[in-house]
Amino acid sequence: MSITQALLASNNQAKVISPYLKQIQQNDLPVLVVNHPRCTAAVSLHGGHLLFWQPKKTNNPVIWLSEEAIFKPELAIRGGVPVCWPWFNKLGGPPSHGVVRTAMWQLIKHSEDTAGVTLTLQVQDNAETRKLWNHAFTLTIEIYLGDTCRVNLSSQGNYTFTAALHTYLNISDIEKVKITGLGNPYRNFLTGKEESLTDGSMTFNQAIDRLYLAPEKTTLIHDTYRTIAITHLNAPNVVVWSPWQEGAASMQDMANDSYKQMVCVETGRIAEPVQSSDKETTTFGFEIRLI
Ligand SMILES: O=P(O)(O)OC[C@H]1O[C@H](O)[C@H](O)[C@@H](O)[C@@H]1O
Repeated sequence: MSITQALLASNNQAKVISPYLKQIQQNDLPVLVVNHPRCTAAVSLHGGHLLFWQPKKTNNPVIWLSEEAIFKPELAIRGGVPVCWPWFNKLGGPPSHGVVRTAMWQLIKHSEDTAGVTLTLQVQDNAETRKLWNHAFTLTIEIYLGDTCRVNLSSQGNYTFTAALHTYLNISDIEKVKITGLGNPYRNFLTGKEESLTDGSMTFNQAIDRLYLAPEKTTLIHDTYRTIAITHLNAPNVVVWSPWQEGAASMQDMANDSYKQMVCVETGRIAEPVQSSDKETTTFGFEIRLI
């Protein structure tokens, strides 16, 4: 049984919240599990982290979760849509991708109808986040799960930040997919150089870690049997990451050959730090659909 099937089937300390929603315990962490006529999905309260999403009209999850993912309070979960905030990668120092991937979020709102389920989770600064980043903040994520998947992250507070919704996509084979809509130019994180593509598309035969500086609004991931479209909202950057074999082998929470079945297409506000204020809310996000 795959990890996504195990989450769906789990009744470990299960609490039924509504016809389509229950909360279970996965090792040390509480997880919300959605089983709706239009899709299945799971969201971890640890990290405010969408773990996977699978519309019922397709046979495989669209958002990928590592079979080796570790569910422990001190670690970020490998796969899904990690929330990178208030900094991307090491831009604000350790920990990688900021302070909320390992924070406990609260479910503050939930609604559902025949089309899908909407979950709203929130986290605020606390003693742990203050130790790493000494700012007051309220961060809210709204996750809609139906035939499409929409995620929006909203923040308030006086500070500057960089951020990404670090989406891991499930693909048949990294060497057979093509991504289009990436624009020009990109910063190559592996060489530190700014480079260009002729037509904003790419295929894979090695590790990739790139920040696209002027992508189109929609990124298309052309797989052998389906195309995944991600439309970025209020987000000027896209990161594409494939750890390849050597990267996967260096991570304890990824099987060595699992790099073949995933690629990250991350919706970001990275190149230009965002000035936030406590008077208005800053929101960015994405919508994923199959075409
Ligand atoms: O291992 P993590 O902290 O989750 O980061 C995983 C990856 O995230 C992004 O894609 C960055 O561009 C990569 O440089 C980084 O390796």
